[in-house]
Amino acid sequence: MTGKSLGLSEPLHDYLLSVSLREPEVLRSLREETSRHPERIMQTTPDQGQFLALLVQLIGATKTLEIGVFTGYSSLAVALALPEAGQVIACDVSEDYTAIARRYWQQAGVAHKIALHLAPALETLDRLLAEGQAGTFDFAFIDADKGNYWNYYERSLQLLRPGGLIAVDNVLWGGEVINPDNQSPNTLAIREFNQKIHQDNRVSLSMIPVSDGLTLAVKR
Ligand SMILES: C[S@@+](CC[C@H](N)C(=O)[O-])C[C@H]1O[C@@H](n2cnc3c(N)ncnc32)[C@H](O)[C@@H]1O
Ligand SMILES: O=c1cc(-c2ccc(O)cc2)oc2c(O)c(O)ccc12
Repeated sequence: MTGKSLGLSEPLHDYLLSVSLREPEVLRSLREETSRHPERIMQTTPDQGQFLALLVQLIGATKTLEIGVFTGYSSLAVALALPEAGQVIACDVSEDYTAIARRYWQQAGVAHKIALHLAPALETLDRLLAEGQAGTFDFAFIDADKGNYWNYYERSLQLLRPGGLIAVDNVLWGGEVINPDNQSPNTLAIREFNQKIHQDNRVSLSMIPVSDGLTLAVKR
């Protein structure tokens, strides 16, 4: 078993992985190291990592944004899918988590594609906007603190070109979005995010049950 499988039985999810997952050795090795990390629950799952890589390839992305790096699984999956001149602007606040990420980016030979910004992501995104980078990104992946999802989404939307794609993780939050007894701040934030994006006519939208739920929004 390699992670979350919303709605699928464990044997069926294992089957899905056995006939579809093509995980490069360096990603497998990062996942193995992260499986011993106390915060391992936060890691992007391999099927989702592969799906993000496919999306990046599909839209021909070169300039991408990642909000929430942790030990680097999704940023590495995306960087491996980018062309040689591709870029990942990666945002996180943790020196400790991202030290692991940096080791694997080096090992995979893609460190030159990834610029890590160690600061609250809102500061980084506001700086990119102040520098005049609005409309220049092809792809953004939102996977950091849930209470800021709407703020990250608003800024990512400004940074994206028309036709650019935003992917938002954890939108089903382990099923807790439909548990009325769960009024935790993270659950409330995700519920509110889902309601607001549903009404947002600036994007075309799809929510898919990959991993912990992934919303895809294409800027119109
Ligand atoms: C769920 S993890 C990201 C998982 C990652 N995408 C992966 O592939 O494994 C969330 C990350 O968001 C970071 N984070 C939390 N608050 C943040 C903030 N205000 N700005 C930037 N990063 C933040 C955490 O340090 C953590 O590494
Ligand atoms: O259990 C979690 C927690 C987070 C999380 C909490 C607080 C932050 O500031 C950032 C992230 O994120 C998770 C996540 O992205 C995931 O896929 C599974 C579990 C969790």
